[in-house]
Amino acid sequence: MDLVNHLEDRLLFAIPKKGRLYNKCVEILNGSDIKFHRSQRLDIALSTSLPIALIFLPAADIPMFVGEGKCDLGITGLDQVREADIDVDLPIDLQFGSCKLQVQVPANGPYTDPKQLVGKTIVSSFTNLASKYFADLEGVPESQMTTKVRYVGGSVEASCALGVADAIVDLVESGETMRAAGLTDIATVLDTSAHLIQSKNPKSDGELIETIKSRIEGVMTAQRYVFCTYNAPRTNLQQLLQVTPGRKAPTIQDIADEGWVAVSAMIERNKKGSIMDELKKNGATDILVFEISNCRV
Ligand SMILES: Nc1ncnc2c1ncn2[C@@H]1O[C@H](COP(=O)(O)OP(=O)(O)OP(=O)(O)O)[C@@H](O)[C@H]1O
Ligand SMILES: O=P(O)(O)OC[C@H]1O[C@H](OP(=O)(O)OP(=O)(O)O)[C@H](O)[C@@H]1O
Repeated sequence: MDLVNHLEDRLLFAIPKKGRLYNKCVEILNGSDIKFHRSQRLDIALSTSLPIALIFLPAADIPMFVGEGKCDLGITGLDQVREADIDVDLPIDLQFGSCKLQVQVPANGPYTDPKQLVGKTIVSSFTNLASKYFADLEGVPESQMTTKVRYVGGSVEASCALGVADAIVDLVESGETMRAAGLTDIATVLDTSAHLIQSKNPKSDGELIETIKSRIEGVMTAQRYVFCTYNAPRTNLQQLLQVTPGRKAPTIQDIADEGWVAVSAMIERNKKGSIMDELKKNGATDILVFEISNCRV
């Protein structure tokens, strides 16, 4: 009870309690300097660095808690927000937990187009999204659709082989699970990834919410970019600057050699190999790339 008494005056931030999104969420909280200690079996942790209480909840329940304003902020998959059909703001796409909600059918079966499934039985953990999808396909309200949508809580991919479904609607990331179950996709219902979600009527101080968002954006930028420096001969400077234009503009500094300058700029992490190749080709020397541990841009 003591812990609960400390929740007043704190921003409640809902985090998936386990599962695929958990580790990345903890990485983002650490990167944002939202320090906390989560005791075993406890689903509430008070931050020691900001007036925040982290509430660890099932990913599927987070849209409801944020939508009803019980928590001001949360992290969960867009799929969970759409399935819950709850009106929340989606201020940051966190770009992890990316996968697709797809219509999957037996690879050696008769179905190649979702329209062929009208009137058949679909099994899914996402019954609301699946029902909406098939009602749209039939062009009728859900109450009048002939396609049957049944719920199972997990191992959805087994439903066709077990004879309970003609097709399934389930999340696909690498595609390995569906391949192993002899299934293939014929349509995508939704592309999803983890999002920061925000209540439409937050109770907390707007400044604290903005601080958290800005810190999370800083972590995302730090993950996306690395910091590159090199020495550039003045003769080739213009070509080199085109290779490293920076986020806003590159920094150029004189060095103790008149024919050269030092250049530094943020570059995209996933392009760093080709950027370094290009710099070298254009005469740059002493090319160094550093991790950015955090930033505000
Ligand atoms: N391959 C994947 N399969 C399922 N969900 C994924 C996948 N990749 C990313 N996700 C995202 O992770 C969210 C939560 O999935 P997960 O299955 O881990 O949650 P959970 O059901 O609460 O955990 P658990 O299955 O351990 O009980 C999904 O709603 C989706 O947004
Ligand atoms: O495309 P893949 O990378 O193979 O991932 C997709 C699988 O992962 C999820 O299941 P999960 O492992 O969460 O177990 P579940 O069946 O109990 O939901 C999802 O429901 C698929 O079965």
